[in-house]
Amino acid sequence: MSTAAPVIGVLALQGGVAEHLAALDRSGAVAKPVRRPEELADLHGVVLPGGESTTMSRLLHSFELFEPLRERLAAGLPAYGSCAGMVLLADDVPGAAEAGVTPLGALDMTVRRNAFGRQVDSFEADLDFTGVAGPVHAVFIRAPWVERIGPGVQVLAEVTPRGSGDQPAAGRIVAVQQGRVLATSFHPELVRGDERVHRHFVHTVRAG
Ligand SMILES: NC(=O)CC[C@H](N)C(=O)O
Repeated sequence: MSTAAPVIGVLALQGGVAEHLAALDRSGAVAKPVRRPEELADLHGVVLPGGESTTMSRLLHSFELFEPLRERLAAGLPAYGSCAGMVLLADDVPGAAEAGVTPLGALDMTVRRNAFGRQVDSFEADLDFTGVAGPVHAVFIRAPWVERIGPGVQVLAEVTPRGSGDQPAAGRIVAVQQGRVLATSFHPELVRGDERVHRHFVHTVRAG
């Protein structure tokens, strides 16, 4: 790609849109909200924010964005999904049909929604993250985890066990990458002043 800043869209139907736009802006990308199919045309990459995957699925269909986005992803558009965005990028989500979630199938993985359950509904943890130097502070909010990955998928981060005792979250896969598609269970866009995960994605987009 050229040395010009890549144009990265943020799906702007629901959820943490402003936070992703700001983080991308600080990471050397030209960030723009996407609400209409024609706004997909000039993108070098796309971000699917956190929020509620059921609502986002419904809006993707009513804004007639689902099929054009699915096609762009199938044709190799680099993508990053956080939390609900991770759910939407998966190709297998148990209970999806009953919940009204239609995954886009851009990543060969099974993702379980709201996986951490009531005990650890929302929590924060420091993680080792492949490709990022130093621990990443991760904020989980009714987060999914990755239950199965296909052969082409790399694990970037798991929840690190702490001390002893029962830790339902420990060892769970919470960040993955397949080619130029990235997904995290957590929300780097909520940690102000730390754009390392977004920079990793922008770097991945530029590497194409
Ligand atoms: N913070 C989030 O994005 C929550 C995701 C939500 N539980 C879902 O499945 O869509």
